[in-house]
Amino acid sequence: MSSVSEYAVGQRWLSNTESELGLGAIINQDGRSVEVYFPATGDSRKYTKHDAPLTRLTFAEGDDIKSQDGWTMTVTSTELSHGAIIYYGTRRDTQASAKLPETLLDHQIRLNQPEQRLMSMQHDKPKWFDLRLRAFTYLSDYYRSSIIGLAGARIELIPHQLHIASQVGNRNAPRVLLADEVGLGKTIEAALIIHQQLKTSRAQRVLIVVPDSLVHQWLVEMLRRVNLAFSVFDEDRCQAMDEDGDNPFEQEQLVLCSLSFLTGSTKRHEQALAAGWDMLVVDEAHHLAWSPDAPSAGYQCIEALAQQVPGVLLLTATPDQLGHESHFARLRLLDAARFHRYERFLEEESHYSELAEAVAPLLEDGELDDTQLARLEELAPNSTAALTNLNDMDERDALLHRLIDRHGTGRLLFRNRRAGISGFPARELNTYAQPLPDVYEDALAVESDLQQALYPERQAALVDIWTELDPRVEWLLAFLPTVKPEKVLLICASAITAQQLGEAIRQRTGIRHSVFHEGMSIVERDKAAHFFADAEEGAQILLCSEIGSEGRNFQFAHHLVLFDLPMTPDLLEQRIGRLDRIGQTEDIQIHIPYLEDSAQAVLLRWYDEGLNAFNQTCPTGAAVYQQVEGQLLSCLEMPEDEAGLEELIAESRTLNTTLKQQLDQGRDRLLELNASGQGKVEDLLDDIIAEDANSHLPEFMSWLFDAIGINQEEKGDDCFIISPGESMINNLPGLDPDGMTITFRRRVATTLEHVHYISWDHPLVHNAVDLILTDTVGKASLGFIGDRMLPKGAYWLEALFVLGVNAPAHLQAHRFLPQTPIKLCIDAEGEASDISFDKTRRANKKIAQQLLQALKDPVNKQIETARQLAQIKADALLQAARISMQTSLRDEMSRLQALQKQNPAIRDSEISFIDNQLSELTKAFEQAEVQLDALRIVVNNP
Ligand SMILES: Nc1ncnc2c1ncn2[C@@H]1O[C@H](COP(=O)(O)OP(=O)(O)OP(=O)(O)O)[C@@H](O)[C@H]1O
Repeated sequence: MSSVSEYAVGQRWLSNTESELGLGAIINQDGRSVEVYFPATGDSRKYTKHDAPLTRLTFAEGDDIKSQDGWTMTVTSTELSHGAIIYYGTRRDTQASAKLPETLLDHQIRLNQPEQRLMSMQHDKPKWFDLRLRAFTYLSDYYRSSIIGLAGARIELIPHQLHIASQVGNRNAPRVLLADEVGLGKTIEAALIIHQQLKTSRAQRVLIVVPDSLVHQWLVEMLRRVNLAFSVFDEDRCQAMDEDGDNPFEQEQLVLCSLSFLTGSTKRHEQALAAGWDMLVVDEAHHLAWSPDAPSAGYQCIEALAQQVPGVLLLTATPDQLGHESHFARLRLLDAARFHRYERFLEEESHYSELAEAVAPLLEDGELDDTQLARLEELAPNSTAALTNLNDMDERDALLHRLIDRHGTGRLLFRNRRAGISGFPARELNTYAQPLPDVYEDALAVESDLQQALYPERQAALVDIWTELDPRVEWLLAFLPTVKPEKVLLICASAITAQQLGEAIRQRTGIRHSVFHEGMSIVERDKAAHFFADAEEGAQILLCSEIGSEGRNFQFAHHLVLFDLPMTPDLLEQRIGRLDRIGQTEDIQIHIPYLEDSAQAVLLRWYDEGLNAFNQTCPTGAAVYQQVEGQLLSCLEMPEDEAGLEELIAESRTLNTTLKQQLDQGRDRLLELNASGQGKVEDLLDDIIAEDANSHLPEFMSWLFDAIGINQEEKGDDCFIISPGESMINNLPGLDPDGMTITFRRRVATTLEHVHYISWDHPLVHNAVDLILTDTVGKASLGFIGDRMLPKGAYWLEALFVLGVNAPAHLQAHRFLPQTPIKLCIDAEGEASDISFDKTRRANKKIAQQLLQALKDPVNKQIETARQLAQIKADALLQAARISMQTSLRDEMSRLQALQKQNPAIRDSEISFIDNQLSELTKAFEQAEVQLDALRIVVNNP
């Protein structure tokens, strides 16, 4: 093998980081990049030349090589033709002279010549054999595990999130709406799902579309939580990439961009459509407004993508924010065939209430009467056993989940409410009545515009002077020093109000502040948020506009000032949700300075007394609003109508109580049961907790780092610093040349942001393992043990074989048959032995050579015996893997087929995907091969 670094079309190279791709061929190259096609899996990769993780594969005289047609020849000479090699030699089968251009080499070939290395004294330290064995063993366990993509995320283990992620992440091309209430972790759920889909090869290309203000937050969350480096696309970046003439979206696998970027340019939208994705993720999907005659531009843009992309995740905390029709339309994005008529959807929804009613008695622990049992029997035929045994809580639970699974939107809509999740802080309301300034009162008397009534400071005539006249401003300036140095988030309806308040603070106080609104560029907004987040030097107050603050994480602050109130309960909840989210450590103080006798005073009382929306989340707010909207508007127009307001409040309160009761018993309760994972997620949690406590990874990595030549230094607090050592065997992708701090502990990783959380999911682990496995290091070795209990001079041959199958990634062959090690130990008599050696010393080279000369013939026989035994074991493993694959896929397919009969949320494509996977994998398994990976001779020399 040589290390030629001149690339030429037709040459064969191996990937150092993705050994499973098999042998690749260069199909393109230019000044900067080189493109390699891997025929075994059908993948191609484009690398920049200067750091391509590739190793050139060439052969020399005497090597045996295999052609794509299956014949083997021994190389006698070579010739170079346009940079690629032509091999000449003698065919082993026909003994005829043959010529084999390297383009026609078998693409399954791997660097795998341990016998030649052993006999030609190319030995490594004996410990490398153990390292190879462990690496194969651990990786094969990893690929088969159920926690792949979940356990390695830098998150606290929150059951409902893990449940949703495991349910959705395990599907092929999932299409779901993640609709947990504000701040319960939808972004985290999406991150886990994406991560799991990528790690299990269910997806390779992902496009995330979010509002402008959230681009940076998503970028950071993906990197920080699950180590995924998304590329942010905007017009500038695309223009720079246009120079290559290719579609910019095709040049990256993981892309993040804003919705306005896609809707603002037909060209970019078309390019995004043409690029082909496995998964589309859209945050704050409630903005995708829809009506049959006037779908919004955003809706149409996402609709076009959703029609092409197999997997779709939509995220919104407030699915009904723009009305129930828009909610229906978003479900339509997920499954157009099923949600084709709104009226039909409404009718279907009414059946969920029937189902909820029938299921309600199951949720209580009591006995069911005959009518209730009969109703359940109708809904879940063939459940007689469960129905006669309802005292058994497991049976009861299983029946409940079967019912949820088979009916309704549960499979495509996940919604958790705070009511079902503990640990949230309390919210406390503080109100500060301020006199209504005369200028506002006069202006309102002339004009009866609702916007003006709610936001009187925005009147054109007052725009330059209102901050001088409005007592809320005085209140704010006086309030800030009373809570200093605590951080305060202020939200108001418009960008201009936020800016002008900022200006007033600047002119009249020395308080550090920053402004955040949709008129600022993304970079400016992120700077502002960063300045606010800085605990020591940063701003005390951040002044946000409504839209600017949506989805942002500001839970490090505990004081929220609502300078005005929004018109709808969902928007109010979005505002409070900036602080009231996972990670909030203290009770939240909501401060509202309001103008007496104004529309704002009316809104305040309605939210507080009618909906209790400040002290608690109000999931029914939107529904109450829809029903009392007319009454509310007239109260806002006539703040002096005290009797009208009392009536509105009383009516809203009653409505709210009734709707809440319905929610608790009804459809949302079912959705929630389904989404919370209660009774279903515990095993998964136990598996992750067990993995967290397992010491295999730290031990293995310490050994591996040592073997590669990486320095490791303990830093305390369960952290280590790793840095490249002087004798590193190769460059390790992902290792910071200046060193990096790592931890294997979740607790440390979730508190110390700058520390890398190393898990089996982490790319550094895979890169380090690949570095070893794609290299020849450890393929051959000879070592001594010193065991007085064993005969002096006894020797054994250890052989490591690997059983593997090459198949296109989307078939997920790894799940059933990852590269699986088979280790054999053959003693001097040629018998298989169970003995294993943990401390093997390297033999002196001269002695090793003498030993090898003496043992050459018996060792060759031992290798042959090992080969035969390995084939027998491989056949058994392969058979077991085939049965497991076929059983598991057939079970999955029949489960979906049975469900589909009752639950139209199962798409035909989900079933046909599995059908195809089953037949393709069955074919691929026929090509599975067992290959010799490493040999070690061990001699006892006490
Ligand atoms: N499992 C977790 N471990 C650690 N932090 C978490 C976890 N889940 C959520 N968080 C943090 O809680 C906050 C809220 O989570 P996230 O942004 O995912 O919620 P969301 O439901 O998307 O919110 P919104 O409805 O406002 O869009 C974020 O700061 C997030 O980093």
